Amino acid sequence: MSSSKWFNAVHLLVCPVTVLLGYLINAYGYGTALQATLNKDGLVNAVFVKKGWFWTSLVGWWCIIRYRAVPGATGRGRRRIAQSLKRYTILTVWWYVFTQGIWFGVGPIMDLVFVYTGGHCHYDVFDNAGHVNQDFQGSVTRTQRALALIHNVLTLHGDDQDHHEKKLWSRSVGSIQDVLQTAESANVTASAAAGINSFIHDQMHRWQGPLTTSAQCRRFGGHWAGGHDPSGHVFLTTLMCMFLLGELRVFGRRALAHLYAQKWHLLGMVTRLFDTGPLWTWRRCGGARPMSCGARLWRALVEPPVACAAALLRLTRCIACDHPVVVLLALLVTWLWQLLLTAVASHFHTVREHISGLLAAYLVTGVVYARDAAALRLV
Ligand SMILES: CCCCC/C=C\C/C=C\C/C=C\C/C=C\CCCC(=O)SCCNC(=O)CCNC(=O)[C@H](O)C(C)(C)COP(=O)(O)O
Ligand SMILES: Nc1ncnc2c1ncn2[C@@H]1O[C@H](COP(=O)(O)O)[C@@H](OP(=O)(O)O)[C@H]1O
Repeated sequence: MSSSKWFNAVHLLVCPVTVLLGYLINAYGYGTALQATLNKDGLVNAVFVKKGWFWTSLVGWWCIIRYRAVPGATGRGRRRIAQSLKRYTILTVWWYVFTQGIWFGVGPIMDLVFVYTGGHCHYDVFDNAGHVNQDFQGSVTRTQRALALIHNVLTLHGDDQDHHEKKLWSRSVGSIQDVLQTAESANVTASAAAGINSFIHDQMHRWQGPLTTSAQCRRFGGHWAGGHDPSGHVFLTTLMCMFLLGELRVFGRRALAHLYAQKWHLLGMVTRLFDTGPLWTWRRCGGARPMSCGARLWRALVEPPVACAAALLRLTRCIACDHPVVVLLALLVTWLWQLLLTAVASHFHTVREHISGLLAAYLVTGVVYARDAAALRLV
């Protein structure tokens, strides 16, 4: 099979295979350990994955521009950038309308699907036993944050309650206060729990509404449940991997050839990072003209970290400026790893919701890159 056909196969299959691998890991009982590494509020998820299209745009375009030069064919270089921009614009629009919003006041497609299949922003704060509902926010931190927000809204609108609601209002505020202060279950009876949940739901939708998107619901402490909720993470990581692999097809061969041609230079820069150990330096201070103890300590303890920082800076600059394809490949591996974690985290979504997120990204990117396949094959 030619390298182009191999790359084609990798491009088409890597995301579905990654999701399937996640299911197999779960099926064979290894999912629990992986799920333990998953943190919804962690730095990677909050700063990188959730803002992944920004990072993917930045690194993808830096590579497209850095590797645009085709020796002696500036016209072809410009045509390639124009084709990349066209593909990127289509994928960016699709990313936006599927995850951010279709129009002002109209939610994204993934949320419209959810709402039209019966989904809603719920406030099932207390369960039938009068305890805080474990499924309400999924973690103690998020539950506390949501209850504090609900408490603030109810307190803010305390005077807006009519006589009938006043009693329910004070019971709701009191129950939430109990949980916030003692972080344990409030003394809510089973019969009262449903009434308090319903009151909180009505108040939050009344004062903070409309809560018709997952972002609004999450922002105002609600629980987005009850409909078919396509997985935004599966959609986003698939879209990003397909874009990076698709554009890698344009410049990958040239970029990797350039990287291979400079392999010894890069290897020298990497080994210099470790060539600064204090013992190694101390031994080198011996030599024919031994140095004073102070001078040897300076050479052994101060100079090495400075030399290491300088070597790290040189290596970073060399990769960022001359071999950004290394950063692109690191980003690709990160997104695939996150896609695997999302597939393993079966408690977040059903398989069908993963598949709908995958198909939503896969179909559009598949059409975009299949249309340009002829042009890309000539690369
Ligand atoms: C056309 C320009 C070409 C040249 C570009 C050159 C360099 C690129 C540099 C920067 C990019 C500039 C423009 C590119 C266009 C868009 C950039 C994207 C910006 C962002 O990504 S901001 C992030 C906004 N989103 C968020 O903050 C997170 C919102 N959350 C979600 O989207 C969802 O939670 C989810 C999809 C991550 C997960 O879904 P659910 O968990 O809710 O199911
Ligand atoms: N790889 C991952 N790492 C961390 N959190 C993840 C994740 N994949 C999914 N999640 C979290 O699981 C929930 C469902 O994700 P999705 O619907 O995109 O599949 C989201 O929670 P939040 O939306 O409350 O942050 C998301 O942050």
